[in-house]
Parts: sequence; structure tokens; C-alpha cells
Amino acid sequence: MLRRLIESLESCPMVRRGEYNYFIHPITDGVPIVEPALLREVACAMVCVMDLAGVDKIVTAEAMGIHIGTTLSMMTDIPLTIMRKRQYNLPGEVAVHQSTGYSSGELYLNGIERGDRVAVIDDVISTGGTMRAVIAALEGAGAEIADICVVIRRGEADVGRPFTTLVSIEVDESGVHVVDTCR
Ligand SMILES: O=P(O)(O)OC[C@H]1O[C@H](OP(=O)(O)OP(=O)(O)O)[C@H](O)[C@@H]1O
Ligand SMILES: Nc1nc2[nH]cnc2c(=O)[nH]1
Repeated sequence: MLRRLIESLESCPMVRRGEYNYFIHPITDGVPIVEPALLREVACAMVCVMDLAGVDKIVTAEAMGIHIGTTLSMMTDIPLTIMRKRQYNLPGEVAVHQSTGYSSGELYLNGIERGDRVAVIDDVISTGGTMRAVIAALEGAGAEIADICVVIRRGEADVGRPFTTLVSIEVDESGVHVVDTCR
């Protein structure tokens, strides 16, 4: 079922970002091209593995959760909010610090009301810094996190809650290796 995702990961290019081996893939970078069939495969798998019962809103982080979150939202009719790297200063906006293996900055959550039941999705988890920031923001806003699903798990990050991943990978000098899948 995840044939396109697995094959494209195992043949994707990689660059160095400092000490970090950064793989480049349509789902995590939007380049070189996002094939509709791949996006469909990923979103269909998410619908299958996630508990979306009674979920009011899907939450993702800028930028590379957006195409996945949009597809999932269109398939399920659940509205989407995007945690932005830009501050809007709207009433109730929640700011949190995000750090990854190669960058750091702020993320801003809007559009969540106390008691909202939310599902969190993202393209990849590596250090877990982004997901911990998203969870902290949602807890700060008083949301109930119903489920968390990330397309690609790289490493063993702990975010303090269980989460589902579609595939687990290892990355070394020779490239990406898929070591586990959700089905
Ligand atoms: O587990 P972590 O180490 O936090 O890494 C995962 C995050 O890294 C990427 O985001 P990035 O901040 O690079 O922004 P982008 O989506 O705008 O490329 C990716 O989209 C995840 O959100
Ligand atoms: N594209 C991409 N995004 C990431 N986010 C965290 N690690 C990575 C990576 O290696 N590649």
C-alpha cells in the first residue's frame, strides 16, 4: 500500500546541512515534484491508521505539513489550521519555540478554541523538536489531542505522547533506508 512512498524514499537524494544528512523528498520538501498519486497514497494511509472520530480540527506545522494536511482535510471534511513561522498577534495566538536538527525559531498557533478535539499531522519527525512545540502550543490553547500521525519517522524521538508513523527510516552516507512500515 505504501509502495510509492517507500520506493521514492529509497531513491531520493541527500545533502549535508552542517553535520546533518538531510534527505530531499517530495513529501518533506515539495521537490523535485509532488505526484498526486503519492500524495493520495500518503493521505489514504493516514485516514486508515488515524483515529479521526469526533475530531474538530487538523493541525500541522508550516511548511511541509501543509500539502499533506490539505489533502487530509479535503478527504475528511475536517478543517485545517497551520502553525506558522509568522506572528499575527490575533487574540488567543499561542507562541512556542521550535528547534530541529538544523534550525530553530518560533511557531504560532491560531484558530484553536479551548476543548477542541484535534488531530496533529506532519511530514517527518527527527529530533521531535517541532512536534514537542506543536503539542505544547495545543496544550497551552486547551485543546484535546485525539491523535498524532507523522508520515516519516527518522530516529527515536520522544514527544511525551504516543504517535503513529507510516514509515520509519534510517539515513546514512549511502542514503535513506526504510526499516519499518505501519502495514
Ligand atoms: O523532528 P524535528 O527535528 O523537529 O524535524 C521535523 C520538522 O522538520 C521539518 O520542518 P522545518 O522546520 O525544516 O520547516 P519546513 O517544513 O518549513 O521545511 C519538517 O517539516 C518537520 O516539521
Ligand atoms: N526533507 C527533510 N526534512 C527534515 N526534517 C528533519 N529532518 C529532515 C530531513 O532529513 N529531510
